[in-house]
Amino acid sequence: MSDDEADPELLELLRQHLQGKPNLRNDDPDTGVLEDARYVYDNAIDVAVQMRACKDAAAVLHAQMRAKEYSTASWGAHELHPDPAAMQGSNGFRRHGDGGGADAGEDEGDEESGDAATVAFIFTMDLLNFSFWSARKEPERRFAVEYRGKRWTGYWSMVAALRRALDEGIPITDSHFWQDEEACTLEVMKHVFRSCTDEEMPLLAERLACLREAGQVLYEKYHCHPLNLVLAANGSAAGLVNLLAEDFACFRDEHPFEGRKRPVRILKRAQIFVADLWACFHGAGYGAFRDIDKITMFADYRVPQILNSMGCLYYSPPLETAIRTGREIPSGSSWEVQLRACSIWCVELILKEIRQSHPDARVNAILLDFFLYDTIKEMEATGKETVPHHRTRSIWY
Ligand SMILES: Nc1nc2c(c(CN[C@H]3C=C[C@H](O)[C@@H]3O)cn2[C@@H]2O[C@H](COP(=O)(O)O)[C@@H](O)[C@H]2O)c(=O)[nH]1
Repeated sequence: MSDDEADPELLELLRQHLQGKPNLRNDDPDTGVLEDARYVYDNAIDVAVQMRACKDAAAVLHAQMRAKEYSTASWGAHELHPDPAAMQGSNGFRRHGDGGGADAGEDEGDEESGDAATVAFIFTMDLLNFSFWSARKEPERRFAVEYRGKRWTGYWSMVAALRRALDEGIPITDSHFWQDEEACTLEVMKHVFRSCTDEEMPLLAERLACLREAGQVLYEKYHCHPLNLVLAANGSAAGLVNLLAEDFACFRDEHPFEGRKRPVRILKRAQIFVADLWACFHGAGYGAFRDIDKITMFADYRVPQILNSMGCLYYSPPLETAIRTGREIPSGSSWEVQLRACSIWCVELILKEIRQSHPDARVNAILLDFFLYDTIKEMEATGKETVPHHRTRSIWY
């Protein structure tokens, strides 16, 4: 079996799962994220959840999501997100170094190559899906990526830069490239993520370190392709999150909290990787996860912002002042862990409210989170933000 082929035994397991055969492993694990979020919520003194506001938010959000028919299809509706069908034979998805052939050991032209390329793209995207906020006051001076005639900022600047790199023939989603220290250098990263303003994307060296580490782990354990990592989870969302946290230090988003023995697990990028696969493949194929509802909200800096602006999340006066004055909050600090974990718990409470009043609602924490993120981004684009987001610089979100 060549270095990159998906493991046939795992493929068989996946096929059985997809044909609805009895699940071979019905004792799916938990990620521990929700339990830890509850623990922090019960012990937080600087962040609290306003139940009345959560009930009101549940009604409003449910109505808005229904009106927009918000679903996994909304994910693919974003111009820059990959569409598996469109990825077949896309340039830049050829294996690095041999100039030809699709990923994951698929034969050239194999219909899977589009899916394999999409999994590789999403994995790369969520390896690098962190810390895009700018300290610049003037929006036009924030770092931005020019692509397809538009200026992209924030998360979209990263996605645009990856697409641009592939268009330029740079195999930025290929783990062989990530490990090639001659080809994949900090200079190349600066080129790939170059900004059309005089501000560079933050943490480029850290982003390169994430790619290097992921390339090494994929080489050692997953035949150099994230497809095999997805297959190894055997259709369990929580299983895939746990594999990421176990095998990749750069996905192990967990932090000590107030002397608690075990660190608090947040696992934001591990969880959003599973969610992006699920949404992109509409819950089928490589996005088929029988326990997808175990995935929680993704504790970033945007969703806490909208929860705070809706009155669902509120802060102690010193924390409120720190956020309003743009003071950086250290990664792993008690304030930051309270902010992130209470946001997870807050979204769960809103979700519970929606399900209680609308038992037939087809919503989970992923769709609610995606909708909240898209909503705060629309508010930002139309100058309707009422409170700032908190500022923490880290590789976790
Ligand atoms: N909780 C949550 N956090 C999300 C996303 C996304 C993008 N997801 C796409 C997929 C489906 C959705 O419809 C989106 O189109 C990025 N982020 C985080 O936000 C920050 C970037 O913010 P800004 O600098 O303003 O772009 C950064 O921490 C990034 O990791 C999300 O969905 N949920």
